[in-house]
Amino acid sequence: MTFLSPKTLSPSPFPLLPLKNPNPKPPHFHPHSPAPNTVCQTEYRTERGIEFDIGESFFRQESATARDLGVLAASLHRKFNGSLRVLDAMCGCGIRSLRYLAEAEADFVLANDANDNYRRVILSNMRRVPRVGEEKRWTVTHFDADRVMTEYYLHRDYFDLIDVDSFGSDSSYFRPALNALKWGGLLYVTSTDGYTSGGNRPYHSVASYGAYVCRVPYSNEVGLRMLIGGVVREASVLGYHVTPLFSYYSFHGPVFRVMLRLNHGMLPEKRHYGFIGYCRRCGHSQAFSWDELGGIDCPCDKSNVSGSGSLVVLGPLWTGPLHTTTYITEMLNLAEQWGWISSGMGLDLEKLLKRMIDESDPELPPGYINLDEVAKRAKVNSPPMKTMMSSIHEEGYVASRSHIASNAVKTNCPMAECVRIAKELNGAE
Ligand SMILES: C[S@@+](CC[C@H](N)C(=O)[O-])C[C@H]1O[C@@H](n2cnc3c(N)ncnc32)[C@H](O)[C@@H]1O
Repeated sequence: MTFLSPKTLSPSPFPLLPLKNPNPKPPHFHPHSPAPNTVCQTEYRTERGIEFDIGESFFRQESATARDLGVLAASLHRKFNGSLRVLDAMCGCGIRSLRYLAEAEADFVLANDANDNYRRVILSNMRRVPRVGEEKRWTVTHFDADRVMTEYYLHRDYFDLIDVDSFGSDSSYFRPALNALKWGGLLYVTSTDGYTSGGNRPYHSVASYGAYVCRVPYSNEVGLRMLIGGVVREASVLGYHVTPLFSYYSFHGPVFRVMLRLNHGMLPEKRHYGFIGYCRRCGHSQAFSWDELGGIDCPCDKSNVSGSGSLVVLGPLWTGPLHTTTYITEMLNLAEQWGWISSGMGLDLEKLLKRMIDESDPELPPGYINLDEVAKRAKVNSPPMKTMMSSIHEEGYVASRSHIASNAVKTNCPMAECVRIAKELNGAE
């Protein structure tokens, strides 16, 4: 018997029953959200030349780069797939919805925020989008995101892009979002729970993402890998897999964001969902597959007199490339075409995308090596980034900068070799 996925069936002809209680679970509002029935103020902002009102909604100027990345990816999706139906599941003032319509030329955007105090401000922003013909290209709703995604899924009415920009962890929305997405569609998810993603609360990371993570020198990259891994796990439950198009860590917050493409069928590269080991004693770091899990040793264990192992194992999480090189390259081309390069928050958009392209080299293992850690282990001054990178290249290894940590190198050169190189460079000075 052939299994028919709901995604292969045409939209359901049966209307769903209206729910008596629109928000059975209280949504997670920010503590600074306006109290019910508050008269909201008007406060105008401009992003990429688009004026909008934030009223008293939750709005972070620092997320502008994340919105730029989302719009670029969305616009490419429309170009390659011919359609762009977007669910902005937690839209705040609606700036993303507005930008998906105005810049990515979405065919349709559903702007949803559970807080109906934001209605005036969202509507006033959405009305700025010029109408194309008679068709209305957007709708504003105020339901729990979970309910919106579930209802569309039950109607077999799917989105090309679902943007879930929640507070804390998004993990409870992964399943309904994957259900409501077309095959080939994009899922943009966020974690602002830097404390857990940074490895400070292993019990929380297990609860949210099914992964054990603790603090390691490259914890912020681990946070991104755990977020991807969480979606990989949920997708595999449904018989799907996801591919990261880009992964973005922003120290403002901090915020972890990944854009993933949903594909039909199980993960083709099983080795990309596994474990990372880090040795606190020698700084060695390595990815491990499930088959190796039973007998993981650090190379330094062999020379360790006390015999006490110091390798910590994190996972399961995503150990494959953080970005899809071709997609990021197209995003960079589009950003150049739109004149968007060289004006973002923090790292400018051009630098950021170029760094992402460099760090998407499939030969690069997970993690990065911080030059201060190298210096500490070598007992020398921190080597200059440029010199260290060219020495690593000269030794035949791959190396790139990391978009996450300014003083770190992503490389397949082991820590012991980096320490040797740093000592030699120090002697040569
Ligand atoms: C981080 S803000 C969104 C910011 C917005 N995406 C932007 O770029 O400016 C999160 C929003 O989610 C809304 N929210 C919280 N829980 C929700 C839920 N369960 N369903 C829908 N919206 C929710 C909040 O009211 C808040 O506006």
